Amino acid sequence: MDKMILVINPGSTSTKVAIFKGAENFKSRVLTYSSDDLKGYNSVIEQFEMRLYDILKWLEQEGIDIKDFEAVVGRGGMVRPIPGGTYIVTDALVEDLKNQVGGEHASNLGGLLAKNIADRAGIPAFIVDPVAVDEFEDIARISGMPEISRMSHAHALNIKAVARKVAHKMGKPLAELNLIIVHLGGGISVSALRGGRQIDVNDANEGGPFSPERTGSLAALDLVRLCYSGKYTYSQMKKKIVGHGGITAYLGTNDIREVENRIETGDRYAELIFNAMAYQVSKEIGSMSAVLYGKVDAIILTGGGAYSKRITTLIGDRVRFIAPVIIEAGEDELRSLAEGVFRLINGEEKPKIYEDEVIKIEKF
Ligand SMILES: Nc1ncnc2c1ncn2[C@@H]1O[C@H](COP(=O)(O)OP(=O)(O)OP(=O)(O)O)[C@@H](O)[C@H]1O
Ligand SMILES: CCCC(=O)O
Repeated sequence: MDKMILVINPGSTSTKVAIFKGAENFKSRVLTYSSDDLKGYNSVIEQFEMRLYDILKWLEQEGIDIKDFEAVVGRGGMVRPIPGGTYIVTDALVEDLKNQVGGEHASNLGGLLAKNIADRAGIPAFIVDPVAVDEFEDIARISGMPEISRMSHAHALNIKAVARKVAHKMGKPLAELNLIIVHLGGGISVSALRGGRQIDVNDANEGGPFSPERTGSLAALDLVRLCYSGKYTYSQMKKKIVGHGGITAYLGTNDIREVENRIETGDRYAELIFNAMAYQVSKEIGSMSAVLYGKVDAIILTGGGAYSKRITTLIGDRVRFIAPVIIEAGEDELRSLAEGVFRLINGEEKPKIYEDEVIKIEKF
């Protein structure tokens, strides 16, 4: 039997799993979790055993023996800042994923689940282009407050995969392209790529444009006032910023399709909020074009939100003067993870060791 790769992508309410046989997504499944399923857990890391059990049960139901896998790959993680690439899940990486050193994120479970299953089969575990990919130049790290560095937290996995795909379609080496890639998901990343390296990006958790679930950047003093108002705990404030912010806070839904339906039935408030999100994304694209000295080969809109003609038109109309706008709607993170391992198997890349790559961020 052909060797296979097991791919694991944990999100906040599901674990997407797939088995790749070569380039073929041979079997896949979304293991979903309701709010009720998750209500007893204080953090995503506590969900490890439950999610592991469900993956192993799925494999058993499918009659798959883990010994038939060549490798297991998981999405990672808010670890320490590291350059893009495919990383072996080492003990040091496991420790940092467990301790959520860069913050809480469902993808922290990806490397841990991959490692556990891989160890049972005596095969390697990997993560690919995690959320913490950091290819910033020093100038991009300065925030304006020495105690706080600007951080690179973004949808790096899809952004890097889309960059490769678009370069291929353009018939140009990625190394020669300047791209602005916008991932329109529950959070929004607006990324400046020079030669495939993400040299700047808004922190998609807590900065840049607001998004379906997150506030993006806020006026700092207003935020401080709210934190000290006595009305909210730390954890409530965190939820207001990541999870219940942005479109969700204004309109009570994180679903762009639902907002579009409301606009079509004449809801002017929904239209204002929707347009404001597109406006903020466009401004961030303008900002990233300055990072690239205005030399931009293409602006690419990707992620689930890029299926919305309304949003891609609103953004396109404001930024087309910078560079051609290309739509690559959706994401295929499972395939992008598998491809990270194929690049090792094909000898196109070498596996990276986390502890050797961690970037020591100077305090300026
Ligand atoms: N066909 C569609 N038309 C319009 N919007 C869509 C469509 N499909 C998905 N979306 C919107 O895309 C957003 C989710 O995008 P995506 O699935 O890429 O993100 P996610 O995986 O949930 O979150 P993240 O990418 O931040 O981890 C939601 O706001 C959803 O309403
Ligand atoms: C940090 C942003 C990445 C994501 O939302 O998944």
